[in-house]
Amino acid sequence: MLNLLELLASFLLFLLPFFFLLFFINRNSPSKTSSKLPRSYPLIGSSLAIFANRNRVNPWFAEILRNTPTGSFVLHRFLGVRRIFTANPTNVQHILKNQFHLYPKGDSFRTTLSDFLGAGIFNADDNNWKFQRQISSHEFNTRSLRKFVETVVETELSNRLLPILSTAAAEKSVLDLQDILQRFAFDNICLISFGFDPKYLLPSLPSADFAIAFEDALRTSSERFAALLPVIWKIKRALDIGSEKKLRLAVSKVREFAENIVREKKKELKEKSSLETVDLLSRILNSGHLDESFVTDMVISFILAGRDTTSAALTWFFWLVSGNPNAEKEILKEIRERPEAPVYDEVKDMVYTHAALCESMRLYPPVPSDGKEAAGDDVLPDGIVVKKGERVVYHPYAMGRMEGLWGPDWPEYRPERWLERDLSAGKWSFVGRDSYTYPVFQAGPRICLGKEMAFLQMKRVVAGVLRRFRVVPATEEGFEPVFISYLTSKMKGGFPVRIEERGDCDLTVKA
Ligand code: HEM
Repeated sequence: MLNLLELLASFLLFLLPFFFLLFFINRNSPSKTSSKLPRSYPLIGSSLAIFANRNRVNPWFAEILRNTPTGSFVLHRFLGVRRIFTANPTNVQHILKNQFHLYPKGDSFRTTLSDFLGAGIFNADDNNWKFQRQISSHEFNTRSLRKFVETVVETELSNRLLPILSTAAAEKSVLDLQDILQRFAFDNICLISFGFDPKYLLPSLPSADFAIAFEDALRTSSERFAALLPVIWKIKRALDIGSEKKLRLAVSKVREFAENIVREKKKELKEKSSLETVDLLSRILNSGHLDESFVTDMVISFILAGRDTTSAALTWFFWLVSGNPNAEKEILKEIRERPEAPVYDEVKDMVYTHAALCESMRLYPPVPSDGKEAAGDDVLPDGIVVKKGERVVYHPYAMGRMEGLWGPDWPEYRPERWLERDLSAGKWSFVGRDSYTYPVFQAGPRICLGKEMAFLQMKRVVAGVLRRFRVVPATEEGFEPVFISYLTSKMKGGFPVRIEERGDCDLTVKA
């Protein structure tokens, strides 16, 4: 092992003079103002630019993609590795639908995430993926969705979320709304998918060991993608040092939690008839011939799908709405036209709120970028050549910021861009965009299975919260939150807010 370390150290020392040389060349040469493409050098490619922009990866890619003629570019990484980035809807349709079989997740993606996600749906291709997609899809039929919004979400909202907000309003305390929404979404996804209540959203805000471990596992796993060379994290893993040791410990906590859910469910199934158990986990276990480790992988992927996505979307939604009084007024009008506990159809039909959520996810998508690995040589519709084994990354964050797709007012938060006013009925109607221009939920055969469930949950939460409360950021004047992402996105440092109770007939919003 020591030999291996010495070898790595000598290799890095050998490269050091090149770095210095190229750093000075880079600083002293005139910048290429005509193009924002990162400079690329032999051997190290654009590693200097990648390093310089490591804390603002998404805005950086968005700037580059906005300035390319076709909305795509090739990023040259260390030792000649090419990665293709695209914000071009025709390319997105090509990789996600037309050439679906040529663009799987791929071996290197699966290896990178396998310690954390195992063979769960987010890390699966081919028959393994098909099986999981098919068995999971029952969870999203109308009957399950109705039950989800009218019982699971309703109960968590009325019994947990609203009382916590009410106490914060009475005590004038500051809450981290991002943390609260993550707890809410976590309880929700466990209840609907596994019939298990982890009780994370309690007034005491119990210390969430599992959530911390999940967060660590997610961050360290996704940081593997940023390694100069995969061999670096593989060596650290073999030596069980640094971030890899942290990952191993976090993953073992996450797995222990997920395994407990599976064992409890198995016990429950032995005691009850299968008719009484309708959640996803029961269905998987009842399908037989599945080993515990694989079921645990599925549980972890579902927690990832359900916990971090809707909570991220709602965090940015409440931030944007708090600064857009007109949007808030329209949402309130829509809420007040419905009963206090709206049923499935009434939630589904909240058109303006739906548009307001789409608009916030355009600017702050919960999954800001996603990639596929070419299984063979190909040429993208815009002419970029792709070699077998190269990754093609489509970038919803950048796509939401392309003038060519959304017009010159793309920086503005404007739900109306998703709506048409039906003048005769005096109502809004929703005008969607195709899923290749707006691949926030991905598109094609692997489009998000939980899209409708997510909208129902988010709209019901918005209705419940904004009907009674104003959400006021507890931040300094001029504060701009920072968008960060580890596979899924977050507001850096959380979202501190004060909660203010509205009067019964109070439709006013803070300018
Ligand atoms: C705002 C909320 C959500 C967004 C933006 C979102 C987005 C996405 C995206 C981008 C993918 C593709 C990921 C990939 O393959 O790399 C995906 C897949 C998936 N999502 Fe969602 N998601 C959301 C909520 C949910 C919820 C609440 C569930 C419920 C469990 C869910 C279940 C799934 C599943 C099972 C897949 C895998 C589909 C497949 O690979 O065939 N999602 N989602």
